[in-house]
Amino acid sequence: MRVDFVKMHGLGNDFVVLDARAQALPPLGEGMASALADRRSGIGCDQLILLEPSGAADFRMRIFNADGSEVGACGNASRAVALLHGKPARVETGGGIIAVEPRGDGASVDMGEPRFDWQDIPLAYGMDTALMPVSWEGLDQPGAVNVGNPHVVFFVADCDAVPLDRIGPEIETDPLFPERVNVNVASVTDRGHIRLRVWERGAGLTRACGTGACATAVHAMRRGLVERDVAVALPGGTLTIAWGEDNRIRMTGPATEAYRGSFEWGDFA
Ligand SMILES: N[C@@H](CCC[C@H](N)C(=O)O)C(=O)O
Repeated sequence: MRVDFVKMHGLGNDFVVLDARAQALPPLGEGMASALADRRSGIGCDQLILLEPSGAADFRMRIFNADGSEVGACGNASRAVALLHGKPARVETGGGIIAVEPRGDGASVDMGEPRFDWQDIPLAYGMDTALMPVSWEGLDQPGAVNVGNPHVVFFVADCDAVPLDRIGPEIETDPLFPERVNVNVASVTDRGHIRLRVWERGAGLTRACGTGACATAVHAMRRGLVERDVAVALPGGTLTIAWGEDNRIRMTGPATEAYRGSFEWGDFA
């Protein structure tokens, strides 16, 4: 059976998007997401995105990391899906309902409210998530926040100098994070600008992480380091993140449709 897909990316964080509303798809088999994500497959991606009908919103977006794990949120894919949908929509995700709005060559997304309670991150035991009394090889006193998925955020003098490929997987799988965690290292340039690199749970180093940008911006705002509206520069480009008086996070930035294709379902199932 041949299946159509759209290859999209948000600032270089790339996705295979399957639309189960437009075509009948068999249930996603164990290992299918990681087989499609594998760069040697001829397709490859950081996340597989599955669009389905929803009883609670305009449609449902399911998100699978390259390692096959299903997760609650993906900021860059939210903008990509907004572009694909072509008009404002409410989207059901594992992390809650978000609101997307295509805008120029990208989209603006209401990502919802951040959660800071240690049980909501989740952490293995209680502590202050604004200034956590923990460290890994010189990276210390991070903050943690859940923006539909779990993030830990470290502020450092120069985020480019952190060996994130080595220390990222160590922190991601630390028992402190029972559901693992996305690892953000950030440098505040001034009150309106942050530089950020992300080791993504289940995907590794990516060119950009939308939820990482939201988590980092909100955490920097919580610590009083930046204004409530900031530009977050990632290796793949820049996102604007605002944390409103209504406690909701709004992310704005580009998204790109790379190409359309099809594959034989049985080759990956
Ligand atoms: N690339 C995404 C985040 C994807 C999910 C994340 N790796 C997780 O496991 O929570 C983004 O742009 O937010």
